[in-house]
Parts: sequence; structure tokens; C-alpha cells
Amino acid sequence: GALVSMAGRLMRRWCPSLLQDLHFPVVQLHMSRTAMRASEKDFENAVNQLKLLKKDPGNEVKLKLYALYKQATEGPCNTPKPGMLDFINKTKWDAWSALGSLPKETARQNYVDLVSSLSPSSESSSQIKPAAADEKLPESENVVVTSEGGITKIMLNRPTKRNAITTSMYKEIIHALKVASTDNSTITVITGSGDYYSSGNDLTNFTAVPPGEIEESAKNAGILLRDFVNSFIDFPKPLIAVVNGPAVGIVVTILGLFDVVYASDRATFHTPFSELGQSPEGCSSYTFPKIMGPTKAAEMLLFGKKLTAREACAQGLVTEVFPESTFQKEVWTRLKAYAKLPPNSLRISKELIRSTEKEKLHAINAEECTVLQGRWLSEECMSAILNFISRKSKL
Ligand SMILES: CCCC/C=C\CC(=O)SCCNC(=O)CCNC(=O)[C@H](O)C(C)(C)COP(=O)(O)OP(=O)(O)OC[C@H]1O[C@@H](n2cnc3c(N)ncnc32)[C@H](O)[C@@H]1OP(=O)(O)O
Repeated sequence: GALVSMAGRLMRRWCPSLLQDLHFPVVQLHMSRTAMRASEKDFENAVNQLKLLKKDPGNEVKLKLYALYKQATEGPCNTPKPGMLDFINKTKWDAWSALGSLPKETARQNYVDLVSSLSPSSESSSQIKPAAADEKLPESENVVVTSEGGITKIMLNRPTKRNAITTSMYKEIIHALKVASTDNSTITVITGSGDYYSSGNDLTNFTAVPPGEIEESAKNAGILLRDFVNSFIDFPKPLIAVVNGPAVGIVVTILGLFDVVYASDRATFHTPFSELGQSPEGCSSYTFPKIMGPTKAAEMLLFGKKLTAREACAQGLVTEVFPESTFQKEVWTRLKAYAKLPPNSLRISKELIRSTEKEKLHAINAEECTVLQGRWLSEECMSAILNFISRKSKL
């Protein structure tokens, strides 16, 4: 005990030198610039952007940046572990080593994402604006965003296609979350219009691709998916899913990134990735085993077992199930009360609950998108999509 407390005191005393030390990667990056590949341009920009930060991001973030930088430029940590009393170098070594075999590209991307989350626009939005008159946000046809009574509601509104999400809808949702993260609202809700919550990715997203552009299109879809999921990982306010009906694919997998999930007893939860020749996304390869245990997660993610709302609630994926007849009334009454809670307190508490996982989630998201990109180009996936388009298959 005495040793630990002495170590703590020393660590606190040495903190300034830890901070200075962590500037080291910036300098080293410029020396090794010639060794960079084309995709490292963003990385280089991120390093420059970091130097423009006005606010010190704190030791924890600097340590993450250090570890990601080392992983991105040198790969997995295989240097000898510093001695017990070499606190600073041991802390840095621990952070780098904790990244395990994270691929260099993923580390680079995570570094870029982390720096971008520290950018001046994020800095200025760290406090919620004081309450002002409720505002109506710009609307599009398929993603309808409204803000009222402290609640920003993002509604998927394509009921004739079971609220399947098109490429432009992904972008609109990313934009809506970005706006919601700094608007006057206290909580943000995602729901669907009509009978379905959503049938997931619009399978025709992949069919309008000219021959010769398939790889490029898969790459772009991977980037879009990564940005989409990142906007959920980073969302700073309480995020609630109001699952009004059946949910398929991506809208199910991202539920692990929501704070609360309310479901009608008519809702079902289905992730038919194997059937579609695809693989899990939305960080579900990590969040689902964590939420429901590995064997229940495997039944959903590998074998596409469809859960009823009550089953999903028993597994911890859903917070509470309501009878369809009173679903909207009960849920919205509750949400209106939650929206009256102090917004800054909610935000700070969410940060406490979620911050330790953020970096890991970004890494998992990047990895899942890379794997999925490969899957989209596979024979298995292409023929599953063609089957759906030609109506040979329905889930
Ligand atoms: C950036 C890329 C990210 C990729 C990541 C995500 C992965 C996933 O989300 S995988 C999940 C993909 N979703 C599906 O596989 C669902 C496919 N749909 C169905 O199986 C059925 O439509 C469904 C069970 C959802 C509903 O069945 P029904 O109630 O019988 O309705 P219909 O089949 O008649 O559908 C009505 C209408 O909607 C169109 N539809 C439904 N879902 C989709 C979809 N996911 N993509 C595109 N279109 C969809 C369907 O084609 C019908 O259209 P019309 O024929 O024009 O009426």
C-alpha cells in the first residue's frame, strides 16, 4: 500500500514531464515523413492539427495519442518493458502495448479520429448552449429531424421501403447527429415511421455500381459506414432508440452504442449477416458478447437468430418493452420527463460511463469496416444481394 501511494505521489509530481515527453511523436513524425504512403496524408494533417490545439487535452488523451502514433508508425510494441520505478516510460509502454496487434492503418485512422474529436469545433462545443426557443432543424424527406421540448428526434421516414437506409440517409443521419450534439436539446431519439423501425442497409445501395468501379464503391461504403458508426460512438448526449417495429442489420448492431433502448412488443431484432455473406458491424462484434455473453451473441451474429423484443430485453440489448397499444404514449411521456433533467449533468455522466471504451470502439469499428469491405466484394455477398433484388429471398 505504501509503495502504491508513493508511486502515485511520484507520478503526480512527474506529470509535467510526462506531458512534455508526449510531444515527442510530433517531432519524430516529421523526420520520417518520406517513409509515408499516400493514405498517410490525413495522418500528417492530424499531427499538424494537434499542434494548433488551444486547450491541453490532458494526460489521458495525450497518452492515447502517443500509443496510436507508435502503433501507426512502428507497429505492435515489442520493446522491453521499462522497470517498475521508471513510471513515465512504463506508462507510455503500457499504453502502446495495450493496443496489441492493432493494424498500423487502423491505428493511423484512430489517431486521425481522435485528433479530429479534439478540433476547435469540438472544443467549443464541450458545453451545452443555454436553453433557447425550440428550433426546427432542416428536414429531408427520408430522415426527418425535429427538435422540441428538449428532445431532438431523428425519424427514419421511408415506410414503403421498410425504412431501409440509403447512402444519402447515412449522410443525413451523420449530419443530424452532428447538429444534435450541439443544439439546445437535452436528449436525442432515433425512431422509425410506419410499421418498421428499419430494414437496415438498403440492399440496392450496392446495385447501381458501374462495372469497374466495384472496388472503389466498396471502399467508399466502408468509409461511410465507419463515419456513420463513429458518429454514434462519439455522440455526447443521452441517445435513445425508440424501436417501434422490426429492426434488421445495421440498426440492430448499433443499439449497443445507445444509452437506452425502448421497444414495442411488436419489434424484432435480426442480424442476418451470414445469410447475406457479410460480417457484423456497428461494433456489435464487441458490444454484443459484452452485453449478452458470447454464446447468445454468436447465435445472433453468426446464425442470424431473430429475437423478439422480450428476448432482446432479457439479453440486455433492450432496456424495456411496452405493449404496442400504449408504446408511443408511455415512451414519450417518460422521455419528456427525462428531457427536463439538467443537460450538462447528463452529458458529464455519459462521458464517465462511456469514455473508457471510446478508443477501443473506434478500433473495433475500423476493423469491422475493413473486414466488411472485403465481404462486399465476395461471391457470397454479391449473390445474396442479387437474390434479394430478384426476390428469390426474403428474411
Ligand atoms: C454503408 C453500408 C453499410 C452496410 C451495413 C449494414 C448491413 C445490414 O444492414 S444487413 C441487413 C440488410 N437488410 C435486409 O437484408 C432486409 C431485406 N428485406 C427483407 O427481407 C424484407 O423486405 C423485410 C423482411 C424487411 C420486410 O418484408 P415485407 O414486410 O414482406 O416487405 P417487402 O419485402 O415487400 O418490402 C417492401 C419494400 O421495401 C423494400 N425493402 C425492404 N427492405 C429493404 C432493404 N433492406 N433494402 C432495399 N429495399 C428494401 C422491398 O424491396 C420492397 O420494395 P418494393 O418491391 O419496391 O415494394
